[in-house]
Amino acid sequence: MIMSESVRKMLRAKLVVLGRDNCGKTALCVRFITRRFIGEYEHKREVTYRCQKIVDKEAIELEILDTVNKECVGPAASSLESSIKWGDGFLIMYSVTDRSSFEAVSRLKRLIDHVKQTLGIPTVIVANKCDMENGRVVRTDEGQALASNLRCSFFELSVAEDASAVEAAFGQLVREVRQEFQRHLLAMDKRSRMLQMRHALKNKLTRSKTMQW
Ligand SMILES: Nc1nc2c(ncn2[C@@H]2O[C@H](COP(=O)(O)OP(=O)(O)OP(=O)(O)O)[C@@H](O)[C@H]2O)c(=O)[nH]1
Repeated sequence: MIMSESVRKMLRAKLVVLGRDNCGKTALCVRFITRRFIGEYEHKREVTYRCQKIVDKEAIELEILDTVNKECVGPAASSLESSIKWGDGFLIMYSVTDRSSFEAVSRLKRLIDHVKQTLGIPTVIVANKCDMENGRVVRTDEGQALASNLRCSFFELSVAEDASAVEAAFGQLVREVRQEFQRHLLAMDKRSRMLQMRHALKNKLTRSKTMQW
């Protein structure tokens, strides 16, 4: 990869927000981008938001894909898979008031691992609606345990009440995407140095053979 392309990639990230319907995906995106919570959201199709943010004192251009709930099996699965292929980092959301949304998290994470064909893809799990303590059906420790099993970062928050927690969750995801990209660059650099060494060694062997003759 040429240098300018590498730098360009470092300055951009494509994030995908996944989760069951009504868990607060659109509210989360809108909160992050505008810092507002408006309560009701028109959301019948996928939307990609573009914004610029500063994370750890560095600017980043973000594309955030707010998906509509899709099942991991059946005809909708292939559209879900193409959204996953597109993304660099994933935010899987559930609502603490809806156990089926919590149960969907593992399925979505498995699908990400399957589509990306690797483990360790930057993924943050967000438990939403913790302001609705009376309606809570998923405990905090269940969320923490699931995230730890899936090796994901975990945030429990209320999009309605806490804009900084939303920022922290996205900030963590951006940090992980940057780290993953740096790891990728290092691996490519190591590979190209190994190829150079192999090439030099081959040249040296050819020269010494020529000298023998
Ligand atoms: N009490 C409370 N309600 C929330 C919170 N976040 C979102 N909601 C509400 O939950 C409902 C669903 O939010 P959306 O953002 O539309 O959820 P979604 O996951 O995008 O839903 P789909 O478009 O169906 O996939 C809305 O009525 C929001 O106002 C929260 O933190 N607390």
